[in-house]
Amino acid sequence: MSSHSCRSLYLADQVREIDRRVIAASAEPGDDAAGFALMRRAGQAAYAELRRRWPEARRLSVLCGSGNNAGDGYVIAALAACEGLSVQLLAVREPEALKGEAARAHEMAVLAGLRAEPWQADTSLDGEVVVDALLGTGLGGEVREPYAGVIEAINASGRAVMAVDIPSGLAADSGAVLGCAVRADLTVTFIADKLGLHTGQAADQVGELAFRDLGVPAEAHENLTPAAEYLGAGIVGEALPPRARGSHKGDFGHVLVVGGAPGFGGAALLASQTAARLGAGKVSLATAPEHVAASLTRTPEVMARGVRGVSDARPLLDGADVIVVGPGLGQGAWGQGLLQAALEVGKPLVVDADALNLLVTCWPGTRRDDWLLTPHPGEAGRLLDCSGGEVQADRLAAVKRLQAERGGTVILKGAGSLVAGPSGVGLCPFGNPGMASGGMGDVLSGLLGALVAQGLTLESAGRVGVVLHARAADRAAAGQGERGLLAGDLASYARILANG
Ligand SMILES: NC(=O)C1=CN([C@@H]2O[C@H](COP(=O)(O)OP(=O)(O)OC[C@H]3O[C@@H](n4cnc5c(N)ncnc54)[C@H](O)[C@@H]3O)[C@@H](O)[C@H]2O)[C@@H](O)CC1
Ligand SMILES: [K+]
Repeated sequence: MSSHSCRSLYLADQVREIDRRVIAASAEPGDDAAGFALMRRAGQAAYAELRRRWPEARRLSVLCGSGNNAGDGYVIAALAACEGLSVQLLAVREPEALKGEAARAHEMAVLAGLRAEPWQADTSLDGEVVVDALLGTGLGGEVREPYAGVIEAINASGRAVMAVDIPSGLAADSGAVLGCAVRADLTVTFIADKLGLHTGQAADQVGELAFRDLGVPAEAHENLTPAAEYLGAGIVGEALPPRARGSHKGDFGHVLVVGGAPGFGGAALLASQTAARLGAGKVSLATAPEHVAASLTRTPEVMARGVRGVSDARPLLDGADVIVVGPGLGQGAWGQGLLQAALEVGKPLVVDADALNLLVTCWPGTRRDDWLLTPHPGEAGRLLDCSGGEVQADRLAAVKRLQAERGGTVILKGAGSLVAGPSGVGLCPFGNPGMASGGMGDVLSGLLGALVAQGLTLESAGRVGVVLHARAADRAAAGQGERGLLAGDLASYARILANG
């Protein structure tokens, strides 16, 4: 995929290694000048973003911790003072304890005429913009006092907030809030973009994200495998070029959706309808007989067949190019029998919902290359024998483990969906809370089936599918709002996006 569509996301240890390489490449051993030069560039970049976002601001409150993140804060404070802004400079730890480049950054603030006041519980933040330079990538474990109290005070202040590198309290690797975290309006991150700014709870903390690479050369990233690739909107057009004029329906594959146990018809209808809308050549639905009339009424293009058991489903399974199994499948004998038949027929599979739950109980050790699993955090937790909360606490680790154990491609749904496949992990930066409603997963599974039917590999379908799904939801919400967004609203927007 082109660099235009993807950006690499790194872990804190990797960013530290990149810093180390840049500094080692440009300094004599033991000399902190190169480290300080990098820190000055970081402070300058952040200050420039602050001025861009809040050009009218005349007074800043800059809160500094005790590591290099604080160093960036002291540089910002010095630059603001030199430009004539008034600066309330607050130190959570005494600046005398700072070391290396952070100590030099503090000296820079002193030379600019500033004196850091110690943070007190009753300190009031009077800047129009608060600069959070408390904790960066060096955060380890739950936020301790006095930092926790400072973070609460920032969030309660009602002031505009710019976070330096990462909102303090947010884990740079997982995007987990470690007890409490700053809620920023703008985060300026440096050198390499961090996974934790895009997954877990990041969406509620980061605000606008500005990434500044500080001119670090590409060699500094050599041999570091990014934790994930940021999936850009451009991957959809790259994977779905315009169709040849002489195309016929046989060129675009046959999707079979298997689901809709008695009493659970809606999910399979949504999946099959979406598969048809997203360009599959043909779509069949194997469902309980009672749902057939509803499907024919709603989407006559879908060939809906009532199946009482496996023997009714066999010809449908044999005729499909890709099978979407799980929406409304249930976990009873009907669903179990159909899943077994789908697993045995040797076609690419999209496995969702109850089919995932059945994998836990009936096929615990099964792994294969030709399936795409689409769990939400709860289903992922069941597959990994842990809680959904544990999955959310480290989504990257969870999706990688699941892919390693089960093979194929795995989509871990939820804000910042992750797609783990043979070539690594992709992260979807799109989507909105309107997607937290029933049927969204069924629409995704149908959409994935349509993409596989049109010739995408399972991994590519996973990456393109999450982007298409989430961007369609963003378009739908832009028109009519997030609250009340229906899964069925997505297909028409996804169709537009899939056609460029
Ligand atoms: N030369 C460099 O290495 C550069 C570093 N940069 C900045 O440096 C940051 C990383 O600096 P550091 O590695 O010094 O780390 P940080 O400044 O992020 O934090 C380290 C400090 O936080 C404290 N701390 C850690 N976990 C805590 C917890 N749970 N509760 C309370 N306090 C805790 C530690 O005691 C330590 O004093 C980056 O995020 C970035 O802002 C940038 O200036 C670019 C250049
Ligand atoms: K910070």
